[in-house]
Amino acid sequence: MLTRMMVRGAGARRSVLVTAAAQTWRRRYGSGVSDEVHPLSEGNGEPTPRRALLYLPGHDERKATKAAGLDVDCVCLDLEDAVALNRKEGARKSVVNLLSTLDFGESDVAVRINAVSSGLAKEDLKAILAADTLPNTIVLPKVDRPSELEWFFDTSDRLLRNQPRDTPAKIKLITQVESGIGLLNLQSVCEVDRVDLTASSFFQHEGVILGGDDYAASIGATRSRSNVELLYARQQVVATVKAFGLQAIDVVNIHFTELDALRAEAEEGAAWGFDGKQVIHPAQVPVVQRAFSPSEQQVEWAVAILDAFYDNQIKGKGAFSHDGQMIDMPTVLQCKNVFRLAVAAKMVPADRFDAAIREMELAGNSEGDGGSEGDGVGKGQ
Ligand SMILES: CC(=O)SCCNC(=O)CCNC(=O)[C@H](O)C(C)(C)COP(=O)(O)OP(=O)(O)OC[C@H]1O[C@@H](n2cnc3c(N)ncnc32)[C@H](O)[C@@H]1OP(=O)(O)O
Ligand SMILES: CC(=O)C(=O)O
Ligand SMILES: [Mg+2]
Repeated sequence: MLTRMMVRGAGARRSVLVTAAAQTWRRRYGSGVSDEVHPLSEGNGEPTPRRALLYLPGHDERKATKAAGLDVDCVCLDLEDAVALNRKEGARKSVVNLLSTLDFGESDVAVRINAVSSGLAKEDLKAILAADTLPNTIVLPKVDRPSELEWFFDTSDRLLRNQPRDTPAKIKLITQVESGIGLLNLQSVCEVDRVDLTASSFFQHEGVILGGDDYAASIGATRSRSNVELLYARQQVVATVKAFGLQAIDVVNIHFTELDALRAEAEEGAAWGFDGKQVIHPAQVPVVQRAFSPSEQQVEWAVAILDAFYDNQIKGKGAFSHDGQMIDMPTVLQCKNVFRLAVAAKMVPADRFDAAIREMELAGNSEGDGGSEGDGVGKGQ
């Protein structure tokens, strides 16, 4: 059953849907768990759209201010490779300050910490998880083995539980695969999400980024314009990650003035099944977000089917005929994927189906049959 509640995020108060799973989790941790979460961190299994994930050095306030004014799905404040070793402490302080002082609007706000193997990750987590405003998402780079992810869950959950203030419902976690050994172990890393660990964690593993530049270095390749040296890794990553229902984010293109090549690369990634792409410059954002957005025709198709679906649910029909096609839940779920992307692309309003969902829930409740609970229909819209 979905419950509406008020939460705070990035300076704005608004209402979000919180799932039964989140409520169970909240009961488990009792009064130490507050409703203070960013609206994007619903913990309901619906991935946050990240068509473009824009990195910037965590100590660069000018770039952070610029990023806050952009229409970008995800802003990632970097503590890792964009920050020199002798600037790590300053960057942590700067990121903590930026999280509370800048309004990133609708963007998912992520922080990339340093790798577990670097020995710097614990200091990063201590600083970031003690911040007054927490990020929606943490990016954990260079995950080579499942034990690193287990270390992350143990350490960050302990740090959050020991905070004097209330802690949030769920923070999203994106891992990066960036080496040959990481690629070999990717399945085991994704499986960490399937064990009890994450059910009781403050974190939800939501996606995997292919760090193509580090991966190339790790296998002794040199990056080329054609990306041929990444062909195997890109296809392997998207297939494995999707097998676990996680979000797959494609490689960065460091030639930030070459926007035609970027467009072709992003369209290729989208066609292969990636959900988004890492970017490093504001000029790359609209090109990449366009490539990972649905077409007008796809959106029209999805909206028409969802309209028909809610009508038919009210009439008690799970399968129905529409334009000569049989429609039931698998097609509806595909339409919901398109709808979410269309919302992210501002092609349709996010509340487009709210009234229909309410009507469907009322119709379900009046029959006393549990309404939409458990069918995933009312989620994420
Ligand atoms: C392989 C990896 O690990 S990738 C992740 C780590 N790397 C990074 O985070 C690097 C992110 N990108 C950058 O730092 C920069 O884009 C650079 C260094 C590549 C180029 O920076 P600049 O020389 O400043 O670029 P340029 O002059 O074209 O910038 C134009 C404007 O965009 C801003 N800008 C540039 N990059 C970014 C960014 N990533 N985020 C937000 N704003 C940015 C600049 O501040 C500038 O704004 P201004 O006109 O208000 O001063
Ligand atoms: C983006 C990144 O971390 C890499 O390509 O290595
Ligand atoms: Mg890297």
